[in-house]
Amino acid sequence: MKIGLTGGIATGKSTVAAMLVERGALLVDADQVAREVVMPGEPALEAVASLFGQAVIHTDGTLDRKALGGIVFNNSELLAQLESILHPAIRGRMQLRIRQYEEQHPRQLVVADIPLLYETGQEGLYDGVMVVYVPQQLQLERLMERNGLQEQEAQRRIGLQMDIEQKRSRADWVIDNSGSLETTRRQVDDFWKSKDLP
Ligand SMILES: CC(C)(COP(=O)(O)OP(=O)(O)OC[C@H]1O[C@@H](n2cnc3c(N)ncnc32)[C@H](O)[C@@H]1O)[C@@H](O)C(=O)NCCC(=O)NCCS
Ligand SMILES: Nc1ncnc2c1ncn2[C@@H]1O[C@H](COP(=O)(O)OP(=O)(O)OP(=O)(O)O)[C@@H](O)[C@H]1O
Repeated sequence: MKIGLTGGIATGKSTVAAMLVERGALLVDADQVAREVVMPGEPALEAVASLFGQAVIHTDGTLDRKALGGIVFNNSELLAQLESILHPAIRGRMQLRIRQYEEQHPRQLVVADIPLLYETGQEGLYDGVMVVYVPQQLQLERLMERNGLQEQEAQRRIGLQMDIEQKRSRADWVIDNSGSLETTRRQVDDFWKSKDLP
């Protein structure tokens, strides 16, 4: 069985993914794969450098993610161009890894953590989708705190994604992460038992 795991920026996807992994799930993480496809030597990094110039490349040849984020999160047209370079590469690599996990470990749960799962229309690829939900005000507070962002900047990043209420209403399973980590863990445990997972 393979499920998609999504939510909004800073709603707690990584937190819930780690809990699922503790229980025995195999994780494929889109943010991590997004980092792999821009390692030095990868064609996607060449394409990013041609489009954005050397200002987004560190002197050691690695991608300056902060600089690139500062550009694209403030310019939706450039963000769309970056996505058109990265998304096919991310998607291909994720599908490959998911297939390998399914073949090698057919009885284990495979979890694909994809922030933009609904935005990119990938829900049909999975047996179901789990949404990690917090109300938008709490999402804003956690994002500001974790990334050290001013409110306006944090709002802008939230606004680049589909509304969290809309994601919640589409979900097959909702994990409400607005309480304590223990409360969240209990919901993850309930999901695990309901699926009769080992
Ligand atoms: C712009 C980049 C370099 C900034 O890197 P940085 O290390 O600062 O952030 P990181 O990658 O950890 O992303 C943090 C969060 O930002 C949000 N985010 C990332 N990309 C996007 C996007 N294209 N649209 C909306 N939100 C996004 C996600 O919620 C993600 O979890 C990076 O986010 C990137 O390469 N984005 C484009 C690829 C992409 O769409 N990734 C999303 C997973 S498919
Ligand atoms: N139940 C909780 N109570 C308090 N803080 C939490 C809780 N869950 C997560 N956090 C904190 O909220 C922030 C966001 O969580 P996390 O990094 O798991 O979100 P994410 O959805 O994976 O984010 P991104 O979309 O940016 O990858 C982190 O700083 C995390 O420590």
